[in-house]
This record gives sequence, C-alpha cells and structure tokens, in this order.
Amino acid sequence: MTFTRMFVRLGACLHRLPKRNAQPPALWPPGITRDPCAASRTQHTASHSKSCLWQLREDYFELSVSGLLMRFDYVWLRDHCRSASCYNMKTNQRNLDTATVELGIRPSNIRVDEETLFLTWPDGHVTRFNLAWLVQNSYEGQKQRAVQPRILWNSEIYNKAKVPTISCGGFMTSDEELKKFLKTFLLYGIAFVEDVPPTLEATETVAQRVSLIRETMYGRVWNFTSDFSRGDTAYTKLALDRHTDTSYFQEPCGIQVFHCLRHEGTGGRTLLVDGFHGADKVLKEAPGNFELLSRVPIKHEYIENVGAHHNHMIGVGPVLNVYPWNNELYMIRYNNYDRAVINTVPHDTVQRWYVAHRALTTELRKPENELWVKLKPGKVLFIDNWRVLHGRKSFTGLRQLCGCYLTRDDVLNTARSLGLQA
Ligand SMILES: C[N+](C)(C)CCCC[C@H](N)C(=O)O
Ligand SMILES: O=C(O)CCC(=O)C(=O)O
Ligand SMILES: [Fe+2]
Repeated sequence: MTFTRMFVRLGACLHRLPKRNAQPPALWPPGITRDPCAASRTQHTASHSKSCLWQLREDYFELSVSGLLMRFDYVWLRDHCRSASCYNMKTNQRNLDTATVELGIRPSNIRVDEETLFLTWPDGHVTRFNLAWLVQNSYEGQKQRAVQPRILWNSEIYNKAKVPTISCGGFMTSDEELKKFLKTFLLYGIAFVEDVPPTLEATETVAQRVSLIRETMYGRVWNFTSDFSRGDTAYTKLALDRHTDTSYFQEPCGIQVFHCLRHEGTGGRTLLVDGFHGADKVLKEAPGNFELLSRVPIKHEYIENVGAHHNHMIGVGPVLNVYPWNNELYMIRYNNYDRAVINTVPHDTVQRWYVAHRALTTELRKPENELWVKLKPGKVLFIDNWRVLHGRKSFTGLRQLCGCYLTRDDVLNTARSLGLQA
C-alpha cells in the first residue's frame, strides 16, 4: 500500500506549538476522529487524517499511522535526522555528534504532508522523516515485525520437509543455488552440499562460498581423526552426546562445517537435534524454566595441555540467549562436557537451574527429536552452531573428518545480499 493513497486527507498545515509546560490533551479524544479539524483548530498540537494522527506530547511525540501507534522521544527524533549535514547517505553513517543535542530539545514547528513528517528545531534546522521509514524503524513497528522465519523441527518434520538437494556445481556457480542453500540453512539450521570432491581443499572452497572461515586454536581448516592429538574427546573413537561447539568462547562459532573424507569401519553416525525446537517446548510447557535458562549466566571452559597445545578458554553466558527487547531466542549454548564449575549464582538459584536444565535435556533427548545421518565423502554438512546440536555414535576403524568454523555475521551478510531476511 502506498502512503500517498493513505494520506490524501492530510492537510499540509503548519502548527504553532504550545509552551513546553502546557498540558497536552488526552490521547486521541473520542471526538477527534468524528471531527477531523477540531483538534488542530483548538489545540494547535495535533493533526490527523483518516489514517494518520499526531500529537506533540510533553515528553514524546505521538504518531499513529494506519492504526499503528508510535511514540518517539524528541532526542531520538533529532538524533535520527537524515539530512545531509546529519547523516552521510553514501556511507550510511551518522555525522551528527549526538552529544551536542540538548537533552530537553523539542521541535518548534511540526508539519505532516502525504508522506513526510517535517520537524523544525529551535535552531532552525529542519528534519524530514518519511512516514514509512518511521513505521519501519520505530520500536512499535519493529515489535510488529515477524521474528526470523524458522521451521522448528523434529526428525519427522525434517524428513517430510523435502529439503532441496544442493549440488556442488550449481552451488559454486549460481547465485540462485547459493540462495536456495542459504534459505534452507536459515529455515532449518542445517544444510548439505553434495558431490563435493572429498578433499580438504574442496571443502574449504565450498565453505568460502558462504562465509569467512573462523580460525580458532584448532586451526583454520581442520582434518581430524581419533589420534588424541588434541586434549578433547572429539579426537577419540568415543560417542559424543548432543552439544554445541565452542561454548567456551565469549562468542561461540556461528557455523560448523563437517566433511567426512574417509571411514573404514563401523558406527560414527552423526546426530543432529534442533535446539530451538527443544527450547520452544520448554517455553510452552514451563516458561519459568525457559526464563531461568535465559537469565542465569554460567561458564564453559576449555583447558588443554597436550603436546605443544596450551589453551585456556572461558565463555560466560546463559544456555538460552534471547534478545532483551522481544525475548526471541537467538543462541543456545549447550555442552555438558565443557560446562565449567557453576559459581556465578547462589545455591537456591542453582537448584532451580538444574531443574530447568533437566527439562531442556529431557526434551533434547527425546528420540523423536533426533536426526541421524551418516556423513559420507562428497556430502558437506553445514550446522548452525547457535541453534542445532550435534553428536556422534562411537565408531571403529579409521575415520577422518575435515571441516572448519565460519563467522556468523558473514553468513548472514551473504544471505542478506541475496535478498533473504536474516
Ligand atoms: C571440531 N574440532 C574437532 C576442531 C574441535 C572440536 C571441539 C570440541 C569441543 N569439546 C567443543 O565442543 O567445542
Ligand atoms: O566426530 C564427529 O562426528 C563430531 C565430533 C565433534 O563433535 C566435533 O568435532 O565438534
Ligand atoms: Fe562438537
């Protein structure tokens, strides 16, 4: 819908504004919609059309566009001015020094036409806001927006989903194929690329099509086997229960890439579990448990002294990481092997935390939530390490797994540049 159509009834009238201490009228008095001109005639503080109303309040500016009521702080309005002197449209960076804005600032004049809000500030500077931009960028508008589209899955949902197969050739050469791959990855938190040559170099090339490789103390692109060359159970033949990796980093690695180059033996199947699906079940069944897991900070730790490798990593944060403004889950940090001593909360909280952690673990361990796959040479698996847990069955024989971690920002960057919501 265009704003031109929505604002045809709005007059471009200039209002003289009352003094700062003047009592503002009650919010949208009942008569205001029946007599479109009354408020502006009597108060000189408000204007409106069928779909747009505004009021200059004592402490904030109130704007309603197509039924969405928004409230803007005056300093915010000055701070977000997109005029050439305040904002560099070429670099998309703020020029205005926010510290020079008087904290009690209020506009001296306000005018709204079909699609623009004009604010004149006491020093004469004029700020123009496109109304659609305000809707998109206001707190209230953001809250209305859908969270990141995801399909939470158990094995049945995933297997029935008919996830598209992505082949290496198309993936490397066609942006459409890359987009298809990333769309799948964003929806499910896992995605495969098939027909990749079973080499470390080819795996690296495929990984770099999506993002930047995140080098860690394990190296850039690793190729590991059960030789205990490093001080971690991953470098053995033992089974590994579901977990996320690098929980001991302040920012755990965003994506994990696995490519099994060789396995002459039995076992070693890979387990995948959608952590967000499990967390969602906890939220629905016992919101108090979800809240505890999202509020209580705990530590994860990696201590290694093997050969020349000396590492001590510590990451602090809750198991469930949610955006504070809308409670949307964005990262799960779940690794019972690497979880460190709990010393960040008192005993009564510890007790409730164990109950909540058990509820999540019970959910994550339900057989119907387990997706088992056998990694084979040629099939590269990308795992969203902020969402999907992985594990493996114990195995026999020579098994060689190569892969790398990717930076999450750059995966999302690639996705956005292809027009995906990320
Ligand atoms: C993937 N690679 C074999 C290089 C490292 C494995 C790291 C294992 C560690 N316990 C963690 O969960 O982070
Ligand atoms: O060996 C595997 O399949 C995975 C081991 C693991 O969890 C890891 O390397 O992060
Ligand atoms: Fe792992």
